[in-house]
Amino acid sequence: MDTRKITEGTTEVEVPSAAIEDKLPVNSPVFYNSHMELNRDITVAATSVFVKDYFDFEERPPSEIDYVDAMAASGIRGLRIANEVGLRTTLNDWDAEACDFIEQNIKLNGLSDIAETSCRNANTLLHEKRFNIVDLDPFGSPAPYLDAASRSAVNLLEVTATDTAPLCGAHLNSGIRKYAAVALNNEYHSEMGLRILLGSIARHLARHEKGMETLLSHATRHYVRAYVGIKSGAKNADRTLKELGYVTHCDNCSYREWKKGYSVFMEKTCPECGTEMKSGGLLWLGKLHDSIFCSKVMEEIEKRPFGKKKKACKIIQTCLDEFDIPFFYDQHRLCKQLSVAAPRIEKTIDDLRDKGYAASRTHFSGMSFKTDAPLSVIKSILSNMY
Ligand SMILES: C[S@@+](CC[C@H](N)C(=O)[O-])C[C@H]1O[C@@H](n2cnc3c(N)ncnc32)[C@H](O)[C@@H]1O
Ligand SMILES: [Zn+2]
Repeated sequence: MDTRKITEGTTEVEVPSAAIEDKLPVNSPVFYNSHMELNRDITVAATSVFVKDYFDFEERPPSEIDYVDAMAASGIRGLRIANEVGLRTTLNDWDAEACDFIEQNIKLNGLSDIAETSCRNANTLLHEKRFNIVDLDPFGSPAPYLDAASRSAVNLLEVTATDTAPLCGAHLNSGIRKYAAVALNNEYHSEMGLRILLGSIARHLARHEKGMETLLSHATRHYVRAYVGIKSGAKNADRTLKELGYVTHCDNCSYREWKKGYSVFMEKTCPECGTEMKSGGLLWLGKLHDSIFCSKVMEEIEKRPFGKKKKACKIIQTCLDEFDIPFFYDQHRLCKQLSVAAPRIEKTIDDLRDKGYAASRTHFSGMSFKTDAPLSVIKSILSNMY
């Protein structure tokens, strides 16, 4: 097989040339997706910050902290964690050909003392063994692996989902089957997807009497990614579940209401325009980011030789600046409803702040903003009628 070496961060891996040239089928086992380098750069920085914060390296050096890349393909993600963060890493893939590449790539980086190959079904491995950090990076949905990953992960769970259609409401029934949640396919569907995934992670962890703290989560391109710190114990699980709830949304005027809780009564008729509203959930209504964690991730990215440093910094900085409440407003949509020209997004944010409301850009979309102002205030500002 024709192979080629590629470097990400300070780690080199050998992959089939066809994988780099996008000639392999997307679900080919020895898959290498160069578009996910950004995701891996952020993973290296976030994992490094987490272990520095959480562990005392004098008592427990990085080489005694376990990380599992449960779906490793070429091994690039887990190898970067072993090489660039120094953690003891298990690189698992159920495909024998992928495992041959992983073996070679461990040797190529001289990491045989801290990295090992495992050729098993991720679910079997994760149900059998505990790891301090579990990373799930499947093709499509992580749903089939969330239970095993929640059982296995002791301190940190990192999850990618590329099945945006079920998460964002484009495939409603698939979302209900996979995530036991109704996703609304409206203008903030990317945030909906991230919150449905986080809600599902929270419920899976709760079964194992674990709570979670969202350290960082983002929706980028065609995927969503979550980094959740784990707090063990039934009380933490109960506290986490209190952050879940429902949203009702009016497709006609963009009015929305969200409420935390499992049995909540929500208005069915839009108080702004009288249209019947749609309900979505159960989903995560808590924080998407921890600002101290994100600032440290930012510093970490800045000092590392990452290929996607600029883009990574941009995502983390926008997450840091984001006013962290559900759900963002799409300025284009609001302006269309009002038949007015869209102002610069900064102007809208400044105007909202001038009136005493919190407001910010959002990492979900460049033409959107978050605010705690009522819809009536937002609309009067956009129509210059405030
Ligand atoms: C999206 S790729 C992983 C990409 C890799 N993490 C990276 O960053 O380049 C998904 C991998 O999961 C493997 N896989 C799929 N289902 C699996 C399962 N149930 N157990 C173990 N590996 C599995 C596939 O063979 C494939 O190599
Ligand atoms: Zn309405």
